[in-house]
Amino acid sequence: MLRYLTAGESHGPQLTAIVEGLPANLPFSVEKINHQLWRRQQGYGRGGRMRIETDQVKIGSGVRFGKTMGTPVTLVIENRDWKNWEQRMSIEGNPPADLEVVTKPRPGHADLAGALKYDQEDIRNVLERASARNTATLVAIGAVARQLLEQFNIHVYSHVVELGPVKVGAISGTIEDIAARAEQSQVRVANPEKEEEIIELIKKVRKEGNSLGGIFEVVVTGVPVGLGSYSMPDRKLDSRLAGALMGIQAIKGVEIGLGFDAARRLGSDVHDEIFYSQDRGYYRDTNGAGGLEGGVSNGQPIVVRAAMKPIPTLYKPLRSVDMASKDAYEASIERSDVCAVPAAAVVGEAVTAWVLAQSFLEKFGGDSLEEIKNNYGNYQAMVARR
Ligand SMILES: Cc1cc2nc3c(=O)[nH]c(=O)nc-3n(C[C@H](O)[C@H](O)[C@H](O)COP(=O)(O)O)c2cc1C
Ligand SMILES: C=C(O[C@@H]1CC(C(=O)O)=C[C@@H](OP(=O)(O)O)[C@H]1O)C(=O)O
Repeated sequence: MLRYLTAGESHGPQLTAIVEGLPANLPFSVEKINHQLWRRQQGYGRGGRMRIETDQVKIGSGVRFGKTMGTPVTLVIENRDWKNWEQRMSIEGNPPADLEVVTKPRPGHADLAGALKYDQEDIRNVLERASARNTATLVAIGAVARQLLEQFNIHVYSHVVELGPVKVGAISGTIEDIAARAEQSQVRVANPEKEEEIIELIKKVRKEGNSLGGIFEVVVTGVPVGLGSYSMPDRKLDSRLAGALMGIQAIKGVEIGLGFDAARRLGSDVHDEIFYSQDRGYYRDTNGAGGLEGGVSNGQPIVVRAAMKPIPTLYKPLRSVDMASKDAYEASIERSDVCAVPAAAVVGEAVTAWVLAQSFLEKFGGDSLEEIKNNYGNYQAMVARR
């Protein structure tokens, strides 16, 4: 079983992930992980923290001469901001006399529910781990998963389809073209005409002390038929993908294929008819199902969309109550992102890659890459005979 654990506070010394269950002999590139970490840090609308951090991974175990050994892989990302927080986030000793205790919970963040649940007087003990800083480790483990998927020609892409009230609209081209255009965009949109409008909107919203959310789409190509299973709800690939995407901070909705729009259409306008030809085998002309039927991949590209709510920390804060005095509190300004939808899209790709790698190994798993390739080849031959 492929699994991971992450640890680390936003302003602590480092973030750590341990990945266990990778096969041996998988070519492993640190540079590819760093590239994904870099992608997550891009995107117009982020706050001052992204100018401090330059995320780079250090591998602590499990890899030798550029290949996995089938043992746990440790990934560490240093928090450069730590040096500004060493006193306030000290692991030992007593709190400094001038420590600023956080007592003002922000609506929309984990602050209030977390402080009550964990019986904390200093909300910092909640927000440090609730923070989306942890998404750097998700991108790192996703980058490892991608290296396994790549071996089987499975690729994961994303682009932003809505940002606040702006809809990017219909975009023509293959998913590879669309993703390549999004890669060039400061807000990960594939329609250059919308880029400026979105950037102007983010500027305006920032000036007003407000924040924005949006919707991104993740597409996976090269997925074989048969990942996931209809046999139990927790084995359905769609349920696992939805769970993984909802696990990202600020994601409030997930759609697969036509998603919510399917509910508004007639059946004949939703379901993908089945055809067969000698060269192509079974095929479809449409992909309303987003590559998943019965929780099983059907060989079409997987298409998932996730909705991100606007960032909760506002420069013009919403009404709330100081937990120490119980008084309504006055505005206090904190460093924050105004919009992080482009970054969330990269995190969405990463968790999608992770779930696919996990399902892939469940079906074709072996202790070495060669064993998995054999299993995969045998299965493909069986499918071709049907
Ligand atoms: C990439 C990314 C960056 C984020 N940046 C911020 C931020 O700067 N300030 C903030 O208040 N929330 C930010 N968030 C959202 C909060 O982390 C999130 O809303 C909070 O943890 C509460 O969790 P929930 O929204 O899932 O309920 C960000 C989320 C993501 C995915
Ligand atoms: C650090 C990251 O995102 C952070 C997510 C975040 C939050 O509350 O979720 C709050 C901000 O942190 P800070 O308070 O240090 O400015 C973001 O910068 C990151 O993406 O690497």
